[in-house]
Amino acid sequence: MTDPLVRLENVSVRFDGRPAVQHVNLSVHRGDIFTIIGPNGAGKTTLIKALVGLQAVTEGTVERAPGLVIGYVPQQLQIEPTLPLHVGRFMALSGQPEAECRRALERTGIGHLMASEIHHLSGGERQRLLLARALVRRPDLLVLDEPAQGVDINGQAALYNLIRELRDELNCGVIMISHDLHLVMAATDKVICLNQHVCCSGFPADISHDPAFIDTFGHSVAESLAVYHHHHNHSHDLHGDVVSRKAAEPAAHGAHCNHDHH
Ligand SMILES: Nc1ncnc2c1ncn2[C@@H]1O[C@H](COP(=O)(O)OP(=O)(O)OP(=O)(O)O)[C@@H](O)[C@H]1O
Repeated sequence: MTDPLVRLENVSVRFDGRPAVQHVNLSVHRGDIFTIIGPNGAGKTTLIKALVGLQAVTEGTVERAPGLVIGYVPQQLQIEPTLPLHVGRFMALSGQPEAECRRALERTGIGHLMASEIHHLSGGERQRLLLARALVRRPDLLVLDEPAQGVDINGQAALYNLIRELRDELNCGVIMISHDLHLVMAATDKVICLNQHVCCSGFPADISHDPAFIDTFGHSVAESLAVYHHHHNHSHDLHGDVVSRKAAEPAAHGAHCNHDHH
């Protein structure tokens, strides 16, 4: 296997002595799509900030491939509400040529909004704008913190499909956080269940049966996901229409920790 784009070894982050992330080992390679799930406050954002270098680690190491270009989509677009800013100008702040900016906007389905005021965009359009900004530098690694928040359910499925297509086009790695377990189970390659430490990780079809997963999310969630996963064999396009999905059902490949979970 080729060298990872990023490798975390025994990474822990503490705030004022309080652990947010504990002893995480993780490698992301080109072509991977990992989704981190876990309850509120589980350390998901802290972990991906450590991965991209925005958060210092208290313990362990984070190794990034030399010259690695990361496209980071933060949880929210932070823009001063009184500052007028249109989409084209926002993209130009990336320092990339206008043609590249336009192409990235078109690729995320909002090319027609080039002249729109950012404050007037819908939740879904904002998420696509953030994705376009992350794409414009043609990243080796896309890191997305809840990319589908504020997006309706059909839009979420379309966004996940788009992320998968971008992975193929750019041959990049993808690591993201999601709270929508149904969508994660239907559309992700590999899931990492985090509750400070990695409780369990593996392919969606397997992870919902993992005792560590059931410990974290409860039986009813696990059962509903198992059923959902069984029946959901399609995806939706940008308009919400059903499209076929590659029926690649990964082979069993789960890994989980062997200690009690609180
Ligand atoms: N800069 C910081 N200073 C102090 N505590 C912090 C800081 N950033 C995060 N924390 C704490 O670390 C813990 C993990 O936070 P984090 O945002 O990583 O969780 P999360 O899993 O992304 O949560 P959510 O699902 O609610 O977004 C929380 O208890 C949070 O209060």
